[in-house]
Amino acid sequence: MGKKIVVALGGNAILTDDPTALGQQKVLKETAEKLVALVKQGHELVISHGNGPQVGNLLNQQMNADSEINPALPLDSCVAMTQGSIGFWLQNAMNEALKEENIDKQTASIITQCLVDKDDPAFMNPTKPVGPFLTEEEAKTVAEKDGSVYIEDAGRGWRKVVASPKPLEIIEYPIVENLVKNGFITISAGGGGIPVIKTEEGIKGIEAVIDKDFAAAKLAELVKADYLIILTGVDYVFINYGKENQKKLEDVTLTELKEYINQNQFAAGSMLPKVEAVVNFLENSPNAKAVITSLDNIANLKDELTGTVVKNNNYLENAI
Ligand SMILES: Nc1ncnc2c1ncn2[C@@H]1O[C@H](COP(=O)(O)OP(=O)(O)O)[C@@H](O)[C@H]1O
Ligand SMILES: NC(=O)OP(=O)(O)O
Repeated sequence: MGKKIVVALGGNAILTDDPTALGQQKVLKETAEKLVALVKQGHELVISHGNGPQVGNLLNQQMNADSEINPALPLDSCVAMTQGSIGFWLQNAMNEALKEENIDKQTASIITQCLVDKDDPAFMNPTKPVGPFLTEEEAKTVAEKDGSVYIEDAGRGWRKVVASPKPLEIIEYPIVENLVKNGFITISAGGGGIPVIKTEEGIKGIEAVIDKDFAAAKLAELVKADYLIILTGVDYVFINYGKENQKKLEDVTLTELKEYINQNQFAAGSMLPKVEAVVNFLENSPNAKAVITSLDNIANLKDELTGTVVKNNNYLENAI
């Protein structure tokens, strides 16, 4: 039976080794073909995606935009720009792949804003890695020059970090809901959604990058998804990751996952937000499942869910 699936696309599904516009469109073409295979199997897709590498690159480009005729744009505008460019590439790639499979459906990307709390403590403590990976030496040189903050990112190199408040509301959700109900494939809350706050003058952007895994979890809760699938660079989540005794997690309950979080098993800025997003979703969606896996692994969805599959302790196997 077809399922309603919220897919959160991670960096690898958009950008691999070639960060040019053409390079990213090539990767997205392959991603779209894999996603359309799910539509062909009768599943309903609600798509969201990250923007960490892209928004970091754009932010770095703003450092050179220092004149009145070429002003630097704030981070919330950079999020909007990357949401627009990735949405543009992905929407076209999806529609092309649907056409190739003779599926009479269309994909629409929606510029989506997420409400955040201006007093979210995340504004005082930047944790979200964006942009390229640098060596420690390169990172320290840049940080000294422009005052930005860099951290070591899960053994993969040094990356710039920015504030990452939690999404409280998806402002355009009623539009997304309407499109989903009418059979459209949607791309929304891209890059975690454009962070905004409510002011007396109305909605206003605020400089931050929301974690797309939290925004996708909120979206999955709102659309009442059967599955939240977070696609990333690994087939499974591991405990003792990177150590000799690392162990992959296949089927885990929500309680077990929370226990691993309490043991500090997951790295902040990479795997921690994904597992926390899974917890948020499942706590509000008792009879749904969440999966963290790679894009290649979703082809197996036809037979069974593979990857790290998480469900509530009292999940009813045949309820949906
Ligand atoms: N405990 C863990 N289990 C598996 N992978 C981990 C773990 N901790 C960190 N990682 C690394 O984090 C990556 C996922 O984070 P990231 O690349 O930031 O996500 P995204 O795919 O959304 O861009 C994985 O591909 C892996 O390299
Ligand atoms: N906004 C966001 O979380 O993007 P990534 O998943 O690409 O880091």
